[in-house]
Amino acid sequence: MTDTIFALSTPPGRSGVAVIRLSGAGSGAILDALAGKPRPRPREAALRRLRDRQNATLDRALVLWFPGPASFTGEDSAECHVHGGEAVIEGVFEALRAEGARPAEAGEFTRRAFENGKLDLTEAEGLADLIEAETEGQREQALAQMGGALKTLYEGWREDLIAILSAIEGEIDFPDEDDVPGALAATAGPGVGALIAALETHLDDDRRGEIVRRGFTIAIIGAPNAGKSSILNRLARREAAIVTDIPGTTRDIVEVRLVLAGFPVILADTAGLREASDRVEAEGVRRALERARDADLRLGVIDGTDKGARPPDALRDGDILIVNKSDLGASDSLGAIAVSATTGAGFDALEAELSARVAARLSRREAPALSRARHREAVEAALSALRRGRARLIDAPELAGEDVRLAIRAMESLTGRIDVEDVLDRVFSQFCIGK
Ligand SMILES: Nc1nc2c(c(=O)[nH]1)N(C=O)[C@@H](CNc1ccc(C(=O)N[C@@H](CCC(=O)O)C(=O)O)cc1)CN2
Ligand SMILES: Nc1nc2c(ncn2[C@@H]2O[C@H](COP(=O)(O)OP(=O)(O)OP(=O)(O)O)[C@@H](O)[C@H]2O)c(=O)[nH]1
Ligand SMILES: [Mg+2]
Repeated sequence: MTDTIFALSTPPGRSGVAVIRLSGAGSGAILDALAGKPRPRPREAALRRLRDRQNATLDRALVLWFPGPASFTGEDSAECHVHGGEAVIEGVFEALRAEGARPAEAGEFTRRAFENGKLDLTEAEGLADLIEAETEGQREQALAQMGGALKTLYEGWREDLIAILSAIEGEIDFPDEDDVPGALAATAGPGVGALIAALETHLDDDRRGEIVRRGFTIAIIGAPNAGKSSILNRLARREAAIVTDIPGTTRDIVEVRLVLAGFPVILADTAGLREASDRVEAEGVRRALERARDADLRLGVIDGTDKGARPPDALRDGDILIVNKSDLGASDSLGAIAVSATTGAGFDALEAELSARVAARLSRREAPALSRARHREAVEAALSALRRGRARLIDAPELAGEDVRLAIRAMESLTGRIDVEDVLDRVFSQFCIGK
């Protein structure tokens, strides 16, 4: 029999109402012990006095009873919605302990839901992402994943692979005398080819789902004194970075988080690019170039009053060029956005352009996006096994069968069908206590 676990599912500390959750076979009896009989009707709130074993009143609370298997965890579970005072919560915890329940570990409720088949691993990850979601775009992606978008895809591929495997095995076990060499390539080949194409399309996503989760990164780069830090501050609407008229002011990377088009964006200010003799500044320049290389988008800034100014070399096709200091009558330059970090002129256009870029890159497509490196690695493993398998269909059907089996296993590790204990530990430990 599993332990009965409990946890505070609302944030720790004082609150108007705090939700304490309970799950496991002992939940019903423990609820009876604290709240008295009769037990509330399933999934309906009832107002009850909670008492400890000494009959001291702990609170007047709303309690709920969720008999398994039709519960979130699939087990018998219960909730006490108590007043969110420390002594109330501590008192209820103590009473729960006295009745034999133990505190839950991070993610343990969801892990039980997973183990009882209420959700697969990708849906559990979607739930974790939903709790972390800070923007609309993140919420949308998390809800889709929690609703089974990736599960449906991966389970579907798994079934296709099983059908292919049985065709291969049938050919190995009952070879047909009339078969011409390469018969298997003709029967199983198209299915393998279609799967390879589907996996390739899934992977060829510009890392959209992963970027929605972690944030779209933008690096501001350019010569010293061009006004990079001033631009960052204006976009952030606060004085995040130091601004002076001394060239070489910024050395460390200064990051601010923004929301553009409903997506999280990490905007980074960097050291002005030049041949620096100062060792500290030189390290700043090295970091600036590194960040420019790794960013999803670069904003090159040039000082419009500097006649010899050129776009930074680190700028790539599709990046954005900004000519700053338009208040000083900067010269117009083709294809660049003219702004003044001092007056704010041009910033509406700049923000609109940035939002459009982020939306174009991250907006939801028809197909569900993989959202974690874990997904990418498993799909890549399946893909390379299938490519190898396809090449072996003619000469080595046994080996081709092994490759298809590997691809099946990759799908099963994605959905958590096969126990990969370290993967489970990693996924569920990311949850907060009480989820
Ligand atoms: N108070 C409270 N609010 C909450 C939750 C909770 O556990 N408690 N949730 C926790 O995540 C979310 C709601 N999600 C839930 C998902 C499934 C079930 C559940 O009992 N499912 C049963 C079917 C119940 C029915 O049909 O009425 C099942 O899947 O068998 C409950 C909550 C968000 N809000
Ligand atoms: N007139 C005017 N001055 C500006 C504008 N933007 C920045 N400045 C000034 O230009 C100087 C340099 O600005 P910063 O924002 O520190 O420039 P930076 O590119 O971050 O410089 P480094 O950190 O040294 O690379 C400061 O004196 C700013 O006040 C602008 O749009 N108009
Ligand atoms: Mg600066």
